[in-house]
Amino acid sequence: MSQTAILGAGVMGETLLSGLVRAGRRVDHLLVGEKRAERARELEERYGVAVVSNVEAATLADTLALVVKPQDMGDLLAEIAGVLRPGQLVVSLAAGITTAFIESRVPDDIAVVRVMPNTPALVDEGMSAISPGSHCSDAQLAEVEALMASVGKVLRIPERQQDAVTAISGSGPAYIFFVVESMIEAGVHLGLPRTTASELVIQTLVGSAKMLRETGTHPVVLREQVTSPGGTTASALRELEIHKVRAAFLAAMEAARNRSRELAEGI
Ligand SMILES: NC(=O)C1=CN([C@@H]2O[C@H](COP(=O)(O)OP(=O)(O)OC[C@H]3O[C@@H](n4cnc5c(N)ncnc54)[C@H](O)[C@@H]3O)[C@@H](O)[C@H]2O)C=CC1
Ligand SMILES: O=C(O)[C@@H]1CCC=N1
Repeated sequence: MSQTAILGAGVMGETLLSGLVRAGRRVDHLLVGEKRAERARELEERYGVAVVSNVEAATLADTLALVVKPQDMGDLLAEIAGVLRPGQLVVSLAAGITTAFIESRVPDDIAVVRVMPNTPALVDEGMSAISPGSHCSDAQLAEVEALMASVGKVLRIPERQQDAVTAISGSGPAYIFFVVESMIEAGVHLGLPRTTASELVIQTLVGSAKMLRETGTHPVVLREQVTSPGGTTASALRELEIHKVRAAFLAAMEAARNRSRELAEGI
C-alpha cells in the first residue's frame, strides 16, 4: 500500500485524516506534516499517526495532500520542491490555488490535482470537486477520486469552475449553519426553549435534505408542497422575499467566488 501524507493538519487536514482512518486506511500508511508542535502532539495521541517534518513526509509519501491556507502554500511548496521525485502525486485542497501555481513550483514530472472539499466529510457526507493539472494521468485522477470518495461524494469538474464550486459547496456548510443558527434564534424569540428550537430546526434540516436527495424532486416543487394558499408558509416566504434573501445569497456567493479568485493572486 502506498503512503499518503497530509501536510497541514488543521480543520480540513484532520477531517481528511480521520476519514481515511475510518475508511480503513492503516495508520502506518499515513504521515502528517504540521507546523504547530502542540497540534502535532494532539494528532499523534488521537490517531497514533506519525507526525514528521514536511521534507520527510514529501520524501517518503507517494501522495501528498496539501491542506495549508492558500497564503501558506508558496512557502510549503518551496520547502518540499527539492525532495519531490517523478511519479509522486500532489493534491491541493486549498481555495483559490491553481494547479498552474503548484506546477510552476514543483518539478515537471509531478502530477497535480486540485480538490475543493467541505467539512461534512467529517461525517462521510463530504462533497469534493476534483480537477486534474496539466500532466495528471487518468489513473492518478482516479486515485484522488478514491481518496476523497472515502469521505463523501466526488465530482470531476473543469478547473475553471473551481472558484464557483468553492463558493457553493466549499463554503456552503457555513451558510447552512448560519440559516440553522438564525432559525433557532427565531424560535427562542417566539418563546420556545433553546433545546426545543434546536431539535426542531436540526431535524427539519435533516428531513428536508433527505427529501431532496431521496425523492429527486425539484426544490421549488417541495417548497410549493409546504406552502398552503393563504397559510403560514406563504406569510413567512413573503418576508424572506421582502428582505431580499434570494438576492443576498446570490451576492454572498459571488463574493466568495471573487475571494477565491483573489486568493489565487496572493491578495
Ligand atoms: N475549513 C474548510 O471548511 C475548508 C478548507 N479548505 C481549505 O483547506 C485549507 C486549510 O484550511 P483549514 O483546515 O480550515 O485551516 P487551518 O488553519 O485549520 O489549518 C491549516 C493548518 O496548516 C498548518 N500549517 C501552516 N503552514 C504549514 C506548513 N508550512 N507546514 C505544515 N503545516 C502548516 C497550520 O498550523 C494549521 O494547522 C485551506 O487552504 C482552505 O482553503 C477547503 C475547503 C473547506
Ligand atoms: O473560507 C475559506 O476560505 C475556506 C475555503 C472553503 C471553505 N473554507
